[in-house]
Amino acid sequence: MLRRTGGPMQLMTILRTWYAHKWLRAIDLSLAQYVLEKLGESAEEVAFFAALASHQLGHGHPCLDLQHLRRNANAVLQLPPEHASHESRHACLSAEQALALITNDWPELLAASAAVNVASSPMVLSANRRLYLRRYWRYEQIIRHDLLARCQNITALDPVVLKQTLDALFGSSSQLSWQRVACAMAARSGFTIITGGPGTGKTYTVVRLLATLQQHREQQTPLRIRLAAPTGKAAARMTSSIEKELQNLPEDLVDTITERQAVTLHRLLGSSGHSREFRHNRRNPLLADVVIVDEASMVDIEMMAALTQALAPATRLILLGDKDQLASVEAGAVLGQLCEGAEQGHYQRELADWLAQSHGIPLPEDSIDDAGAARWPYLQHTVMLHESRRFDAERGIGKLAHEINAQQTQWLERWLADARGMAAENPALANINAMSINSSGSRRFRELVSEGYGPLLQLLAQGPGTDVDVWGEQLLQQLERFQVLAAVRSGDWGVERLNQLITLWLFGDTVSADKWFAGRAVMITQNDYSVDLRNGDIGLAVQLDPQQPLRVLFRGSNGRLRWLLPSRLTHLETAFAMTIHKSQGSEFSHTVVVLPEHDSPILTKELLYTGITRASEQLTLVYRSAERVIAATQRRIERSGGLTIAEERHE
Ligand SMILES: Nc1ncnc2c1ncn2[C@@H]1O[C@H](COP(=O)(O)OP(=O)(O)OP(=O)(O)O)[C@@H](O)[C@H]1O
Repeated sequence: MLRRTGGPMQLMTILRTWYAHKWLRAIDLSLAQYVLEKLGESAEEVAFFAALASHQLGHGHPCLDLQHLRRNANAVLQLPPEHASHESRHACLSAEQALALITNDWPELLAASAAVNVASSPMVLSANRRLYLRRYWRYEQIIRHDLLARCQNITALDPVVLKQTLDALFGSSSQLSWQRVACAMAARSGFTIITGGPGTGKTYTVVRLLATLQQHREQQTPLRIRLAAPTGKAAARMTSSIEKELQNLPEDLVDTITERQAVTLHRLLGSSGHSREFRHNRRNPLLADVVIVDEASMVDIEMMAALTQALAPATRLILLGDKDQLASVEAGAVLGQLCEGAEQGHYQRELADWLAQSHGIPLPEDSIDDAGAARWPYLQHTVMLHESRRFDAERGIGKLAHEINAQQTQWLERWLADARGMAAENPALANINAMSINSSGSRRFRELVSEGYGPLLQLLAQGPGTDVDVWGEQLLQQLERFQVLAAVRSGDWGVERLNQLITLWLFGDTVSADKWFAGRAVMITQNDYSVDLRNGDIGLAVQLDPQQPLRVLFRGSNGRLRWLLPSRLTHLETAFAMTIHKSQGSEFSHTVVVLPEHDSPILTKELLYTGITRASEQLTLVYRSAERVIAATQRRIERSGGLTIAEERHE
């Protein structure tokens, strides 16, 4: 028997107050109002949950997980939000207080509603715990269905014959190589994930995989390969990494790999302007033998559903990415969900034996799990690479990233207390630096930033000289050499304040951080097809000639320089500092990660790990108190979603 909550419309009043204080988005409130309009006042509690499910989407979760909610509502909903003012904290009830007003059993209440689980209802409750807006539930169904079908596509390959190919490509060794295991696995299966941190050899492996597939192809024609990544920048990086790696292969093999240019997923699927529809879909699938997607952790659930639907059943899909990074800004965490448990392998014995034959070396016993196939279907198609080849794991950045990812705080505490002393004892730690400061305006931080951006200012002061393009190239390359990353948006340590400070320090008080001036670094914040710029593209305002208006320099998707008028750019922000979220898919020689003074649920080990692994040569961690760094390391993002769980359908 369901009872009514508190006073009439009490929950709707809470939602309106939350919205008035920017704790909720307009769209979240509208959904609640829509449910009420359709079902009447008695549906207030359901309408409240609808708003929460929509709110979760805004935080990147495809569903509202009622079990997580029951455990820790404030943290799960991030209410109060990180930017909440004192006034709003005073005026609004917390999520926990609001939910305490709902005395009915939550799943029972939702399951009894006409807004949930009936044909074309706006919401779906799955497994009595995950509440979805229907569209996102559909995406999950599509992905799960398509990937599991693809997992069934197993090529009958003789592992002993395959071994000869792999011996030639990887060299024979008495040590197990997970890269080689990944290659063997992907050679036999219609779907494979190769996951691992930066520099663990995902590209190294995939290039050898392409050569393997080509050699074991029945026809002599070249493989039809398509390479893609979620952002323009990630696609450009993928193209150059593949090109570089191909140079290490024998020439006759290289010549067989005809496609080397990565494109954005939007372009791959044929985006049609602002519509959600793509040219390639089930009716018109992409023509390809292999599709490889890099930086797959950034692919959201909607894009992943579009991708799986656009592939013909015979096309092999290979996802590359780092499962431990933050997920996409849009709802998803697809890769993280699919790879859950990948550290332990969980391979069924039959598969492990096949892989061992293709290698000549058995897989470790602890990676074998006889119940693996039933419990972990995607892990039978996943290999995790652990060993960084770029900076070995014991060296600074790799070591720090590893400790944070593993949530090991002992070493971290020592390092935070005495980074310099530890670097003096162990020179391998010289490329990581811990800087504790009292305020973001501190002199030491100012010096760090002024020194870091110094070469950019020098180049700007030199001007274009005789060759504008050479200068432009140098400027864009310099922009990748130093970058400040902030964990949060607002407050004294947030990205907005940091941009104001850095602008002041670099250019003085005659310019303003949010207005145009020569030398302003900017980031595009929304895809803009009219100028062919994507969310996340970085540009630099420059003065080519004092008589001419400012131009904003970008690298186009074909790699060429573009010099656009500022008036053509609509959604952008200053980018001397950017959020760690926005930095995903990029790498900077010297990365400065700034943590705020206060604790917040958004400070997680995934956030720290993602920030730290943006650094390719040097990392500086800037923070107020070591306790905050430790607290963030100890906190994990709770991924919600049901991709990995087999459930009955509700349609
Ligand atoms: N088994 C190996 N033997 C020798 N060199 C290797 C091996 N694996 C990787 N490398 C080298 O290590 C470097 C990093 O590898 P790679 O670029 O493939 O890593 P990645 O995982 O794709 O990195 P990112 O995540 O940054 O894209 C490259 O220079 C590559 O040639």
